[in-house]
Amino acid sequence: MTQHEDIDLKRYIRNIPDFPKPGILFYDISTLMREPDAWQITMGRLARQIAPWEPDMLAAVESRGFLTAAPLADRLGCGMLMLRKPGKLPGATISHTYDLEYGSDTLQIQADAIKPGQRVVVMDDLLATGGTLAASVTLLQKAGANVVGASVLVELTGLGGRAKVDAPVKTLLSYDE
Ligand SMILES: O=P(O)(O)OC[C@H]1O[C@H](OP(=O)(O)OP(=O)(O)O)[C@H](O)[C@@H]1O
Ligand SMILES: Nc1ncnc2[nH]cnc12
Repeated sequence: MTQHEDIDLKRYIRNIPDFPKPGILFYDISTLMREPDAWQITMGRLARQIAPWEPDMLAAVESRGFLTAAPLADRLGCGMLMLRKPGKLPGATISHTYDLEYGSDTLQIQADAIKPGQRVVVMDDLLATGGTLAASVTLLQKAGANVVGASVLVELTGLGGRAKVDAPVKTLLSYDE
């Protein structure tokens, strides 16, 4: 459907200045998710972006990474796992602490989440400083994954975050302002 293929998804992403801290321009995907056609097109584009990596598993970064990874695992017929903030995952976990554009945080994975050598694609909504994706890749590698790629909806290219990520990064929407 040509009309769908041409749609500019940036029109659906709202910018909110000074959230959650002064000086941060927040890229809000809530307004994209509210539009069923635009959200479906987004999922289709993400599926085409990820499929060539032939993942066994998608690794979803809490919390907004969950929003795209769950429907994509269903579409691609692969498994998914969660990279969560501390204290949320039961059983043995592995942790990694990292810097954010606005603070710092820790992510955990279940120690038995990955079978050795499984092909894993990390998914998040947005790449800013790259701290989160870099930490995610490190965690997954520690857990035995072959991290074949990282997929985000939005990349803030001016922050140079992709250089920190030890995996190929694919993005649907880039912003350089
Ligand atoms: O590239 P970085 O500078 O690391 O920033 C990107 C991360 O920041 C946001 O998550 P946030 O920690 O705000 O958590 P949330 O998804 O639970 O809102 C976003 O969803 C990414 O995970
Ligand atoms: N500017 C931003 N907008 C939305 N999510 C973010 N996560 C980190 N930086 C962000």
